[in-house]
Amino acid sequence: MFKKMPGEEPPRIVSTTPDTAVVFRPAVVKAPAIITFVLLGWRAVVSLVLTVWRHPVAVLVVAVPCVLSALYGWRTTLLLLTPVLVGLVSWGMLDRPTFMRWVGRRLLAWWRLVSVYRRHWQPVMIVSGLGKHIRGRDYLPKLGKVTCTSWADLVTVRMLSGQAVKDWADRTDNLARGFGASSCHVSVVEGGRLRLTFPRHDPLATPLPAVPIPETASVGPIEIGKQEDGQPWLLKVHGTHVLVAGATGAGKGSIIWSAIRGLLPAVRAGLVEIWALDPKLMELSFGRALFGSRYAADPGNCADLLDDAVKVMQSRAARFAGHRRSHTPTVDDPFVLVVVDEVAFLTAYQPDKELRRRISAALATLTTQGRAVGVGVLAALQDPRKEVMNIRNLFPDKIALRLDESEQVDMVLGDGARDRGALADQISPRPEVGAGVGYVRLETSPDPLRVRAAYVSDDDIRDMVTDYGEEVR
Ligand SMILES: Nc1ncnc2c1ncn2[C@@H]1O[C@H](COP(=O)(O)OP(=O)(O)OP(=O)(O)O)[C@@H](O)[C@H]1O
Repeated sequence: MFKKMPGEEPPRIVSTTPDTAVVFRPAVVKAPAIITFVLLGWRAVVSLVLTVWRHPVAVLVVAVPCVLSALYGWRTTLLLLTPVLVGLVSWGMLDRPTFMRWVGRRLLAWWRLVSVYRRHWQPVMIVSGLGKHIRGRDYLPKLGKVTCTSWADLVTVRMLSGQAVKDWADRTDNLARGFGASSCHVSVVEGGRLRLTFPRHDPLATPLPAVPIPETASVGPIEIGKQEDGQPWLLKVHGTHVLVAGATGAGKGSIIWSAIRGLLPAVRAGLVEIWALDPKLMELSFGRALFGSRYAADPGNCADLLDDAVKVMQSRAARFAGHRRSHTPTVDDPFVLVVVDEVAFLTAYQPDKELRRRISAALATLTTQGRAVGVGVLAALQDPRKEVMNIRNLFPDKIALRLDESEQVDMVLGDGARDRGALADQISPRPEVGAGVGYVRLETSPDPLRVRAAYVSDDDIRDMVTDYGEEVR
């Protein structure tokens, strides 16, 4: 066994590592000094070229003053650089976005690389278990490029051979704590390379006012709020079905009302009908006039309304068969959005077995066949367990707002969503910080997206009713 170990056993050495019985001195290969110098020189050149390539602005900022003062002395350097400094400051004040894009964020990226990531890389990798310390040597994943966006650091990493993406996804908490960020999101760039996203601040920390009602009639995608990267969060409702899950007070109402708000011009133009099921008699009743006769709260009426939606769907399917494969909203065939607040009241907590069966069957029919003929469902739910909502997988697009337990995240967003960074169970229960904040997983992407819905207040709903309520029959 000893023959397989490298090096030799030094006599009379006392190890400080508690469980090391035998200490080996590493094998020493004697090589001419010139080879060592060439190797070191080569490494220095490569790292210099990489630094210049990755951080040209930072290199210029450091190198130019040094070279100038070495050549002409510090007084001349100061004289020469003062106009440049004044120019940069004026640029920053007059046009901050372009200054940040071309100079500010590049400098920041270099600074974050040096002061945070490179500095803490080795201890964080070893402590988190992503790097290995084997026979006195550290095997660390390779730290690549660091870039900064307006809200986050994006760090490229080359995994160690034999590592899986899951090894990293399981340690997002260690990585976030290790590099002083509030969270970490892991995504695959290609092959063995990953991108780690560390937010520097949270753009979703404060409530957003209701999005203005669009000027033109459209069936979407509807602007609901903001994404974590500061871009508008657009939600598709036509051609899909959306399930919104969240504990009580998570802000499900703000998604429902933002969606209704964005569709109002299309409702006015006759291109959309909103059918509302409000078994809790709380949320949607507030804007009841917006739904005309297509509003139900009593479970029996809800079942009738759903059956009517199924009839519309089936008659369209019969007409479209052989002619069209997708739906374009028209005044004759408008897009029908069936909005259900707290769907579990109808599918799980409903004591009348026959009603429960009718409602579940109608919802399953709509969610399996409705989207191609222009009938969509937007349903909200508090408890995502299967016994409560057995058709949750029939909704192609899902949104998880604040949830009570970590296991519920994958129930809503699908397997592996929490590992990929959808920490819906860690959203703050304080409404001003966490209400309306959630994670979206779209049919087209496995990576969950962190978002916040704009808050549609009671006054906003009153205004919507005043401006649009008259026109709905
Ligand atoms: N998008 C939001 N931004 C900021 N605050 C919000 C937002 N949405 C809701 N709130 C606040 O959180 C409170 C609860 O919201 P809401 O009633 O929509 O939650 P919910 O998920 O529908 O709860 P429940 O299931 O109990 O009806 C609201 O009264 C409001 O003060």
